Amino acid sequence: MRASDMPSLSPYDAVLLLSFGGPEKPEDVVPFLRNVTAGRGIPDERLAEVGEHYYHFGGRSPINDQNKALLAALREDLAGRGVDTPVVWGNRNWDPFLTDALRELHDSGARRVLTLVTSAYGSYSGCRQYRENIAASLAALAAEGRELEVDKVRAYFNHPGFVAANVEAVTAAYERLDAAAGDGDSAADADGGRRPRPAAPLVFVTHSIPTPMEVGSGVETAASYSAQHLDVAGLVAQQVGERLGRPVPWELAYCSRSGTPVTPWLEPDVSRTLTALHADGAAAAVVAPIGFISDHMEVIYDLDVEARETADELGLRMERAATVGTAPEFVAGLVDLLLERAATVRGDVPERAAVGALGPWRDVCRPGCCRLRAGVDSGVPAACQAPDDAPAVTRAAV
Ligand SMILES: CC1=C(CCC(=O)O)c2cc3nc(cc4[nH]c(cc5[nH]c(cc1n2)c(C)c5CCC(=O)O)c(CCC(=O)O)c4C)C(CCC(=O)O)=C3C
Ligand SMILES: [Fe+2]
Repeated sequence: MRASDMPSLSPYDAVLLLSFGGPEKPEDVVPFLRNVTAGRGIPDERLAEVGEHYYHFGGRSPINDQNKALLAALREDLAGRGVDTPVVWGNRNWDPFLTDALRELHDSGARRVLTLVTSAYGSYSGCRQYRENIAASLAALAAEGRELEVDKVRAYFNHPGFVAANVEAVTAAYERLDAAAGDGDSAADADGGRRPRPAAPLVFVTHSIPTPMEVGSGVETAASYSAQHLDVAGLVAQQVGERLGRPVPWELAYCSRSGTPVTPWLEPDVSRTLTALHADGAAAAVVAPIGFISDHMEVIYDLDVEARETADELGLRMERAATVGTAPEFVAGLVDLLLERAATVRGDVPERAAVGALGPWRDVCRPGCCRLRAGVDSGVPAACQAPDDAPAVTRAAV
């Protein structure tokens, strides 16, 4: 390999895995929830209820261990490609905090950092809010005399690595469902042949968001949050159907609604979808949390406890597909994205892999994208976006 063909993250000095954070012990739960909801008017009753979800699991979220595992997997994949750029981890809402992670990077000599957020889709919660946090951290560090430049990797919901890992996970869930069904469900014909079993419906699930946030996610982007999910869902269902040799009927449902009842959020809730499918005659369903990259609280509580309870009450067999976690296709896809961005910044023109109908997401967000509500500038500065006065031609290119 020529030196110029060696994979490289230059000009970046470090990679930052940026995530949500979660409590480690019961005493962390309330302060963590205060950080999460600072200024956003989540009713106290909802906070107490969410606190209970954490106490149900000993006051500890699984998300930190999952991020540590992803961090290790990213380092290993990069090392396997001969890239020794450091990869560190920081969170929006809990220790290790973003500002501390960036300060440590600066103190170790890093000046240019490439960030990867643990949200695959674009919306205020998955994109701009992280970029606001980055802007606030950079301002705090600049006030300490520490100057850093941070870029963010494009949204990766339609990257082939993420989609392939979901296809694997959903196919495996169907295989478990089939194995559990045994011969009782696949009645043998008189001649010993098997009648094709109708495929159980596939319910894709993601985090619900308020309708104004959904509208804001579709401004200055190729598709809104829900449309991004519909694109991925259609691809995954089709590829799983090909793997199973029978078409898979699918729907998109939501979980984890919060906020006040007066604000509309994306619907239907997963439990309502399961109830409707059962009423339509389904005996089993596969639930696939494509909106999440690991089995954190929304998945282990809202799906594995709540939705399963609904399914059990209905007498509906439910098989929950794994999240992508540290699946090799997913991790390799993330590393491809890091290398792609570095190459672009160096002035190369790398392949920008994307599957589905929407095309690769912009590397640099447009100024108005992913607002809390469409058209309303909150005045909170966000990093990793084009300047307001960027000429139209530059905007189209980013
Ligand atoms: C789109 C989206 C993702 C993206 C998917 C992703 O990035 O993975 C996500 C991730 C997460 N959300 C998480 C936890 C919480 N989210 C909350 C609140 C909210 N989320 C929202 C949306 C999202 N959230 C919204 C519109 C709200 C209400 C307004 C607000 O407050 O912004 C609240 C407050 C109480 C409540 O209202 O439920 C909590 C505790 C955790 C940690 C889990 C753990 O600890 O294992 C993770 C990864
Ligand atoms: Fe955005």
